[in-house]
Amino acid sequence: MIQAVITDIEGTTTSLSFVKDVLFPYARERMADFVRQRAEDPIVASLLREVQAAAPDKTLDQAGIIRQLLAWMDVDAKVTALKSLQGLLWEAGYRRGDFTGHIYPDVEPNLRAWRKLGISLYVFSSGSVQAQKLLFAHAPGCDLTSLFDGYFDTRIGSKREPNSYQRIADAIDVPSEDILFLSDTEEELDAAAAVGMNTIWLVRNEKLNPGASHPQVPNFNSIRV
Ligand SMILES: CSCCC(=O)C(=O)COP(=O)(O)O
Ligand SMILES: [Mg+2]
Repeated sequence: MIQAVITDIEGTTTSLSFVKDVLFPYARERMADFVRQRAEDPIVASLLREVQAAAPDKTLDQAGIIRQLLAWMDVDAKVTALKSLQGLLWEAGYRRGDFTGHIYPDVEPNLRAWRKLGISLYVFSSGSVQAQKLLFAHAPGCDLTSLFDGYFDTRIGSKREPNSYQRIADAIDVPSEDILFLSDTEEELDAAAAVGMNTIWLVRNEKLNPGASHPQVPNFNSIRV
């Protein structure tokens, strides 16, 4: 019996285009000035040290850190410190009303229905926990953050690593066999399935993937828990 649903964001609850064409360019355009202006802020300073530690060259100065961040953004690298810095930039964007969050219309009613069945809901995204909460707080129409029991980002591990899913199962104290993981990315679904989680592949507007080992659905309305 499913006791918990864990959902990915980009491509699953939220359109790829909102993330790639709105959020990512917004952060990229502002990252260099943000690092220059906020480098002394203790939270930012700590994240910049994380960037140095994660970069191939551990001796980067500020200009080098900015170049590294831009290079990671150009290849959509899921580096934890980058994702946290992006979250700080998006916080300002949501606050100023530069954009609002995108959530597919089939998501909210199904999340509410699953909660009514007693199922706990969690998010696991490469976006930082702050970025996840901001997105659901700025969902069209209403704040959806209260629907979720918890949020996980890559501080628990990569989304393509089975160990990350085992750590989440341990953290929420639910056997992995009783967890359903939703994602649009086969490698993430494979990693979750490797520790025994149930999986569903959200294909949204894409074609079905022949031969895939995960059930595929176009949206949350087709999911039976
Ligand atoms: C929290 S919204 C931003 C999503 C993001 O930064 C990202 O890299 C997408 O990752 P996901 O794991 O949700 O596919
Ligand atoms: Mg995704």
